[in-house]
Amino acid sequence: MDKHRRWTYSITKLVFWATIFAGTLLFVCFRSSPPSHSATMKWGSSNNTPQWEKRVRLSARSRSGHLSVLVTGAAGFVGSHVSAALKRRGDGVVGLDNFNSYYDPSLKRARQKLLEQRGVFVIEGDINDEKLLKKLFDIVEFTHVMHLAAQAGVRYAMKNPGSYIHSNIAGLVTLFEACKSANPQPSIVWASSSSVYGLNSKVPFSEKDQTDQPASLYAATKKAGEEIAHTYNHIYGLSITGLRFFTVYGPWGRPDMAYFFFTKNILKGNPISVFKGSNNKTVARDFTYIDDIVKGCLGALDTAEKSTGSGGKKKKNAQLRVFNLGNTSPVPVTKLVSILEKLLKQNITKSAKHHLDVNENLTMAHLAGLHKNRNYYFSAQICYLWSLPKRKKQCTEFYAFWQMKRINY
Ligand SMILES: O=C(O)[C@H]1O[C@H](OP(=O)(O)OP(=O)(O)OC[C@H]2O[C@@H](n3ccc(=O)[nH]c3=O)[C@H](O)[C@@H]2O)[C@H](O)[C@@H](O)[C@@H]1O
Repeated sequence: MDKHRRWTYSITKLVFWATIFAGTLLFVCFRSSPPSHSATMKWGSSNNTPQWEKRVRLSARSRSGHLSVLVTGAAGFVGSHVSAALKRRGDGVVGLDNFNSYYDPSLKRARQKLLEQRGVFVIEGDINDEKLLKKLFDIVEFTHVMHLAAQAGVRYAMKNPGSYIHSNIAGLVTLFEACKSANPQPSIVWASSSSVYGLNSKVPFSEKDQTDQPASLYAATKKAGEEIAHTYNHIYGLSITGLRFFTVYGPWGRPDMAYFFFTKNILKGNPISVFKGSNNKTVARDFTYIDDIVKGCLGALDTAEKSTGSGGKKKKNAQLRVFNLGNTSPVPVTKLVSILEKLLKQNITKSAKHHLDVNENLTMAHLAGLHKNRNYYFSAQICYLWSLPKRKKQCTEFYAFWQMKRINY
């Protein structure tokens, strides 16, 4: 009897500790798994249906002689403008976006809604999802890929370095792999960045300049992307064009960019800080209006030669290009601030002025008018509306109105 009781006791103890161990293991696994994009899961489970495929095909359908383009990052700032422009001129467009929460995803959803009204299907999925990419290339013979999905932002790289590796390096490689294996191979145009010029001091920046001094991890991942592009072009014959964007601004812009949060802070009476560069000079940027970027993207797609590979080998050398998409006259950030001050003057409060960390001696007169001032005004309006949650609906309508009226590439 005693023996039996001891045996039962041992089994119970074993079961107890095994349960504790399994529970702990599950808990640890659950806690330490990398944040997954719900988007990717969604595609795999319920959206991969005949209806889904039909939507993809319909969205990719182009007028005869036009392009069929997969746009990654389609719910992003540049991606949504480019997708709309392509669709408008008769190209087939399928969008892909992971709707991550780097900034308010409802802004991305609002862009998606507008695109869907124009017949562009934006799939919720990640560029690291090999299966999804393969599926898309199986369903559609894309002539081109406009690759705009990326982890953007220069300063956020210090907070979340892994996200830059995930999107700008791993994601780029996964996409290139899918393109190289596709039959026929598409031509690729993708977003690099002016940040690759890093610590270079010679201006204006030229594509011929050496770019080996990145000043941020973001810049380093974009530079790495350019080298990776070279490799895929060299080995597999992919036709690849890299576009170095210079601080793009405009309606539907990214809230993490300076013109957005400067406006928000000025309106709220909060302080803003303007960074200083070398020699204690205010930093300057080639602010580039979104319409010009869209023209550059479309021009790059239209002039891209075909890829030359198939079955993992190239038949002959393929095109490899890099272009700056910017201006040659950097604008000091203090000038941006003065324009915002001027445009927002009815809203600006004394305290905000006191807090402004800009050079007080700056003569406003010679700073008059950034290229296309009016658009800063719109951006300021958008920012203001967006900053008030209860007015989000109105904000979306404002966006929609703006989009309908203004964009005509
Ligand atoms: O085109 C590019 O290469 C890059 O442009 C922007 O990066 P950035 O130029 O730093 O844009 P903003 O964050 O809007 O900053 C604009 C300027 O304001 C300055 N700034 C920013 C924030 C701040 O608090 N104070 C300040 O002076 C920045 O140093 C920069 O000179 C984008 O965020 C990048 O994703 C993009 O690749």
